[in-house]
Amino acid sequence: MNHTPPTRFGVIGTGRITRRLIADLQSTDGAEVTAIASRTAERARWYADQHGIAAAVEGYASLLDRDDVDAVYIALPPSMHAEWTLAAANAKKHVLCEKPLSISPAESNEMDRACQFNSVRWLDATGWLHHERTEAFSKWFEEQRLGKIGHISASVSFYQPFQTGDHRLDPVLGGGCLLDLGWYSVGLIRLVTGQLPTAVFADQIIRQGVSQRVTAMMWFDDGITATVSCGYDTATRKWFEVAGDQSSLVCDDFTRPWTDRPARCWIHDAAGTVEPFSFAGDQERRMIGKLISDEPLEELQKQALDTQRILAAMEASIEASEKVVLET
Ligand SMILES: NC(=O)C1=CN([C@@H]2O[C@H](COP(=O)(O)OP(=O)(O)OC[C@H]3O[C@@H](n4cnc5c(N)ncnc54)[C@H](OP(=O)(O)O)[C@@H]3O)[C@@H](O)[C@H]2O)C=CC1
Ligand SMILES: O=C1CO[C@H](CO)[C@@H](O)[C@@H]1O
Repeated sequence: MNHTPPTRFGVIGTGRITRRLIADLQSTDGAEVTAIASRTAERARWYADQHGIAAAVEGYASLLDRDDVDAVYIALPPSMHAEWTLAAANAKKHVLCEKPLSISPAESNEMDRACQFNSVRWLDATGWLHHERTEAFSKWFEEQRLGKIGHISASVSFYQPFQTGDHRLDPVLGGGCLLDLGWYSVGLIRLVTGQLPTAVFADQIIRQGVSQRVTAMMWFDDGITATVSCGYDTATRKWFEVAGDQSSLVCDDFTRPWTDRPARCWIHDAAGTVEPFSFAGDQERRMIGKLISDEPLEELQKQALDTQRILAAMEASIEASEKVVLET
C-alpha cells in the first residue's frame, strides 16, 4: 500500500481518543488527515478547525464516498466497529479500527473477511503491540530468556466514576470493562503464549448494568496457566508478570508508558537480582507506519482475532458460571 504521495486518512468519530490519534496520524511520515466525520456537521467543523483538517463531513457514510480518503481511522463505540469497518472495506478504504476490534468473534471474522475480499489492509489500534519494548519482549520469549514459561498474570484497570452517557456504561454500545480493558490483559496473554487457551474460567462484578470487574483463569496446552484481571473500580494498573522457571519479567506500564517516563520493565532472577530496562518508543506512529506500509499484517490480525475469541470464551464462562473449554 505504499502511497506516494501520503496515505490520506479520514477520521470517523470525534471522541476522547480521536484527539490523540489525529496528532499521531498527522505526525507519521507518509500519512495525513484530509477529512473528519461526525454525526453532526457542527461537531465535525469544530473538530476539523481545532486540528487543521481540511474537510468536515456530516455523517460517516459521506466520508466513505470521498475520493480524497484512502484509509479510515474508526474511533466509535465498540458495537459500531463492525458496521463501519465493513462499510469502509466495501468502499475500498484501508482500516485502522479502535480496540476492541468488535464485540464478538463472528463480527471480527466478518471484518477480516470483508477487508481481505476488498484487498484493503486492516489493523486494530492497539498501540502497545507496536512499541519497541514489545519487540524486545517477543525476542526474550523466543530466546527463552526467562527459561520455560509457567505462569502469566496481567492486570489492567483504572478508577473512574463515569459520566452518564459514556459508552463504557452502555451494554448496547459494547460497554463494560471486559471488552474495554480485558482487550489489553487478554491481548498480553495471547502475545506471550501465541496460542488460544484450552480452557477458561471467568467471573465478573456488574454495576450500572455492565461488567466493572472481571477476574479469570486460563489453561494452555503446554502447561502454562494465566490469570487475568481488569476493572473500573481499582486504581490505574497496566502491568503483567511472566514467570519462567529461571526468572520473571515484570512490567508496570505495558499498555502505554507512564507520562513523562520511558517505557520500562524488569527481569527478576531467583536470587532477587533485578535487571532494569527502559525503552524510547513511539507506539502509535509505528502502528500507523505498519498499516500504510507493505509489511505483512497477518500475525497482528491473528493476534486481534484470537484476543476476541478468548474474550468471548470469558463471556461464555461468566454466563454459564463454569469453566469453558475452547474448541480448536
Ligand atoms: N487505543 C486507546 O488507547 C484507546 C482506545 N479507545 C477506544 O476508542 C473507541 C472510542 O472511545 P472514546 O474516544 O473514549 O469514546 P467517546 O465516547 O469519547 O467517543 C466516541 C465517538 O463515537 C461517536 N458516536 C457515534 N455514535 C455514538 C453513540 N451512540 N454514543 C456515543 N458516541 C457515539 C461520537 O462521535 P460523533 O458524535 O462525532 O459522531 C463520539 O464522539 C472505543 O472503542 C474505545 O475502546 C478509547 C480510549 C483509548
Ligand atoms: O483503551 C482505553 C485506554 O484506557 C482507558 C482508560 O484510561 C480506557 O477506557 C480506554 O478505552
